[in-house]
Amino acid sequence: ELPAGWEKRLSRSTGQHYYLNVYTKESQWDRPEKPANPPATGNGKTDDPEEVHCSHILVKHSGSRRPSSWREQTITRSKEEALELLKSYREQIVSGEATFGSLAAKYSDCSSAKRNGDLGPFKRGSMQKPFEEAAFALKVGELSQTVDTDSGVHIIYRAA
Ligand SMILES: N=C(N)NCCC[C@H](NC(=O)[C@@H]1CCC/C1=C\[C@H](COP(=O)(O)O)NC(=O)[C@@H](N)Cc1ccccc1)C(N)=O
Repeated sequence: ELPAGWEKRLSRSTGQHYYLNVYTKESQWDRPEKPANPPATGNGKTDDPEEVHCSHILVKHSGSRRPSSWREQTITRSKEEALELLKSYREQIVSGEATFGSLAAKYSDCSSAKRNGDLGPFKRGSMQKPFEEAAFALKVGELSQTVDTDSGVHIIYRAA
């Protein structure tokens, strides 16, 4: 199809078709070409979003850098136990048995639990690397597998 604004017209005097840009009123005989697709971002990767808006559920364990949270003064569960819990939360979310936000509010060992797990929008460079890599790899509306950081183990939902 034609680029935005361009229309094909018939010249009464010559009986030839010409092209009119109804925005700029310019006209030409040759068919206007659609602009080439915008170049991918310089790093050659698919265009990386500037920032992402995610929620997460954090389950801390005895190896967490700060084994304490609003939920539990001293967190002693093992990392294996934390992963089991997260996997069961993930299954409940995927099956529709529970919503991400309701499980985050009840079980997340992060203060974002008070906001149903919502972290707000963030750019690269603010979260721990494993968390950032997982979050920026998600499509909008996607739920991550379990993610390991010094804080504990997480599942991440990308809202935007
Ligand atoms: N919006 C930001 N930029 N806030 C700074 C993030 C700092 C960053 N945090 C992390 O990477 C992990 C992943 C997500 C949460 C998190 C850890 C901890 C819990 O773990 P702990 O530190 O006890 O080990 N929760 C937080 O930080 C909370 N302020 C996140 C938050 C809570 C409410 C509203 C917005 C954000 C880091 N570089 O440590």
